[in-house]
Amino acid sequence: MRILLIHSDYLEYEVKDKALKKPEEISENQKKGRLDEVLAVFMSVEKVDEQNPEEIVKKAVKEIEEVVSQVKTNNIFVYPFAHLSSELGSPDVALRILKEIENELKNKGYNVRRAPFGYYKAFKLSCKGHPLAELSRTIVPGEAKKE
Ligand SMILES: NCC(=O)N[C@H]1[C@@H](O)[C@H](n2cnc3c(N)ncnc32)O[C@@H]1CO
Repeated sequence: MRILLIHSDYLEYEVKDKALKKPEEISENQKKGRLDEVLAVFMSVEKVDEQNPEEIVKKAVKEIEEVVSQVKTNNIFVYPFAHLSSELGSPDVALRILKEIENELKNKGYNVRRAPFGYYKAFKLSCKGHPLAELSRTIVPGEAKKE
């Protein structure tokens, strides 16, 4: 999994069009979303993650929590983003992993939104620009080696 973390004044998105034949079903009020004072977490789930999705969820949550504590926010935007890797995992597994990350973070008390999966979306982001405002992480299952 490739992760890009941007500490932002706000992130807002608007769903524009389907990017998959069967995107995630969403309600009317999920077509637009915004969070202020947020850690935006763009995530590309990779093929190698399918070897141990549970471990990837745990590692991703740990990485996100570490950055959240450093930038001192409680708001997290989980954002599916298929542009951080050339070895993407299947949409079904990716959605499951992202939903589990969202749920684990919610269970830990964070204020979490997740952008809809399988769509083209317009988005606006206001990066804060401090030294820890732009970070990236790569995580893989324990034994797996990335080529
Ligand atoms: N910017 C718009 C967009 O990325 N749209 C993506 C994601 O919402 C989602 N998606 C599909 N596969 C993946 C994956 N492996 N990891 C993350 N998201 C995925 O499906 C869309 C088309 O690839």
